[in-house]
Amino acid sequence: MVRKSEVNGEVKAPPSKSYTHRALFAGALSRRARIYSPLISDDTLATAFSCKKSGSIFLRKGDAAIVGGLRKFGGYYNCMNSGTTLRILISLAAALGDHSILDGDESLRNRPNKELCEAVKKLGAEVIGGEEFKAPLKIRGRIKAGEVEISGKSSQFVTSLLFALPLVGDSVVRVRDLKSKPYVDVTLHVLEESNVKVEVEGNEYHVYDSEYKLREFQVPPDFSSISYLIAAGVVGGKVSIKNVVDSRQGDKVIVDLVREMGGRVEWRNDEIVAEKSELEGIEFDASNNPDLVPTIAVLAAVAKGKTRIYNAEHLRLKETDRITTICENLRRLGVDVKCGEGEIVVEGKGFREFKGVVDSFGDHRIAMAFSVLGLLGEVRILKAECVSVSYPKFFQDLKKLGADVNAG
Ligand SMILES: O=C(O)C1=C[C@@H](OP(=O)(O)O)[C@@H](O)[C@H](O)C1
Ligand SMILES: C=C(OP(=O)(O)O)C(=O)O
Repeated sequence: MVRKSEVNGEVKAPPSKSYTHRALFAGALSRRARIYSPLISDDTLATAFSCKKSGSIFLRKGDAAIVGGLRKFGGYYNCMNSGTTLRILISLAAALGDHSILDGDESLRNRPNKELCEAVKKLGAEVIGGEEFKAPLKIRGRIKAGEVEISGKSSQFVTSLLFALPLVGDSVVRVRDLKSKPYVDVTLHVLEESNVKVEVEGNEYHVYDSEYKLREFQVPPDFSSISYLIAAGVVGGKVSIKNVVDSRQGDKVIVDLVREMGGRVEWRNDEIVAEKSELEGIEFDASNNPDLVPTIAVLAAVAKGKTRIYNAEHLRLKETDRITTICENLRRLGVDVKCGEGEIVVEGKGFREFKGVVDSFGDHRIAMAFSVLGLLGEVRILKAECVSVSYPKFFQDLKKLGADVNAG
């Protein structure tokens, strides 16, 4: 439960989930790598345990994780709630594997992997799964180098192939309609650091036979997580986020988006400061930044006027169908909202009290985004513990800033 309160103070930016997954996989595929400031959360532990199960070491040394020496995939993998872990494993298990079963929790078992599994089959492995290749998936045999075309309805399909193909030989991946493109840029960044050669020509990715040689990697902060802290600042007082280093994450655009809404946000050197401001509605194209949608949707409820979030079809394929869960929860708090297939339109009425019970449906981003509205009234969040998926210290940090946060 988050109750009416003012936030004021500073917190350290939490580490990036997307970079941590990639650095752990790339490090595990290398001889021995030291990953500095990895995010330790449910999702990234799913990746770490998958690597460990496949023969990689996984040691903690101070603020670093040491990984390396992964030999071969095989047996049962529980990817828990993590789409990134499952998707990257699909191609890796088919490149270095022998009879793997990839599974996850109820939410992950509901997320389709069709286009990726079909590409992996085309490259020579056998994949058996549920309708639309939902988990559990059985993977047998191995992929060979080759050329494939794939839909980019999830960028994780592309990331998966880019991670695995260098292990089997020179290949080409042709991508149609790529959504969430900045996440592929994050993948390319980590592959670059790992001595893996990929050349990009338009929508074609030329992958070269390479050996993973990651030695060290400093995980940068997570701009999707930072978005909730910025939102708390503009809604509830003044928040300073420390240790903000730049990286290739698309979600850093949150600073510009909140400014466009009229929010006072400054990013100077390694600090972002967000201060309470009157907000107004905007038009937001969600193609590249799906994970910012819950944040923008709750800010839209506090803003004056209409906010239209569009090109958001891919939000239906996340931990929950986020178009539905965002709309349902905004309505529970009395917000005027309309939802289309890939669109959310919010009619904001400016600062007011938001009171009610919100169901996160176990989706971390829904829990974190809606907590922010509690600062203006009283919002009880069901299954709020799911924040452990990407930002385990979220409620601790909110409390540290002065928010009235209680269990229950
Ligand atoms: O590769 C990644 O780290 C991610 C890619 C995005 O998913 P899609 O590419 O499926 O949109 C994003 O929503 C997810 O939180 C993390
Ligand atoms: C969709 C997300 O992650 P994943 O796909 O890894 O489950 C997310 O963190 O919002």
